[in-house]
Amino acid sequence: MSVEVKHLVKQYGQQYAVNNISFHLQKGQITGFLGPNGAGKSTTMKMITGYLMPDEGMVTVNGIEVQRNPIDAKKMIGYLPETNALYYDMYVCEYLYFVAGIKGIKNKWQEIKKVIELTGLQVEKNKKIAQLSKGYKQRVGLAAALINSPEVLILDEPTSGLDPNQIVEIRNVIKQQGSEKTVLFSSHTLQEVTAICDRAIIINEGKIVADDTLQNLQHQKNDIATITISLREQHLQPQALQLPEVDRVEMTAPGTFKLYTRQEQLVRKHLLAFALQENLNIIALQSEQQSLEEVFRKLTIGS
Ligand SMILES: Nc1ncnc2c1ncn2[C@@H]1O[C@H](COP(=O)(O)OP(=O)(O)OP(=O)(O)O)[C@@H](O)[C@H]1O
Repeated sequence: MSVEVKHLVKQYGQQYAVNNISFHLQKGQITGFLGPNGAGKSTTMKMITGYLMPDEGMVTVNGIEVQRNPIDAKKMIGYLPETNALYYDMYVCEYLYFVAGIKGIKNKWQEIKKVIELTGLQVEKNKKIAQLSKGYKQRVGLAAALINSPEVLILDEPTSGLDPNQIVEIRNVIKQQGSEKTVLFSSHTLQEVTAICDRAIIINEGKIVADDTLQNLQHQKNDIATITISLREQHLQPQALQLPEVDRVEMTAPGTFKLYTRQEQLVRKHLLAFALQENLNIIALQSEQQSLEEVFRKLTIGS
């Protein structure tokens, strides 16, 4: 089951909440949808699920155009909105029964039993939704999204506000679902995306700034390293360390330099040879890779 997002645009007044974005989601892949606050994640998800009409562009789910045929498309989608709207006065089972009814399920109790097990709601299933903790309310939302085994899951910040144990459990449910479904889930944190995704789409100010497998993003991460070298000799100028394969040199203190390079190993060798040749005394030599967070920051705030 594939999801095709083509040239989606949503504008509020002068502001583009989503500005001409396109991507393709495929079965068996969990895609993380990442971006800072206000980047356009929820707006995109609302358009994918047919809850918001785009100004331009279209979404198809397994060839069915969501905007033209929302009812057929919605049958294939399980959606957990960011504001997980539940009826607090209902009991958990009562609410799930209600959702199963809306979805036109025949064997309602059989389906409810299945989603309760999947989301670990057994212990709380007889309570009123208002009595549940935030994590369990989130599970009810997820259970509702899973009713009728939709092939596509669109989950808007499913772990937001949960404690670390609950986060791990919800992530496990998503992981398990991801092996046989098409899953898009949004998050602010790279750590989360790294934990369960195969691929990440990074959005900023309504535009996609990266769409790649985590493996490739890791390579991008490894692209630039910094090497900090401290020498006993304090008279050296930065130009002296502008060795081959060094992109840039900064002097951070007398005798201490920060070198930016894409060939960290080679530059370390050059540095040692240079120090030997010039009879310099190295006090410290330290390399640092860019973290994925830095890649994310670079892509979303350009620093
Ligand atoms: N109904 C609306 N009217 C006006 N502006 C809106 C509306 N809905 C969203 N926006 C704006 O569109 C931009 C994108 O919002 P959206 O909720 O999609 O971001 P997000 O990436 O989901 O953010 P967050 O991570 O904070 O939930 C924001 O600047 C938001 O203020």
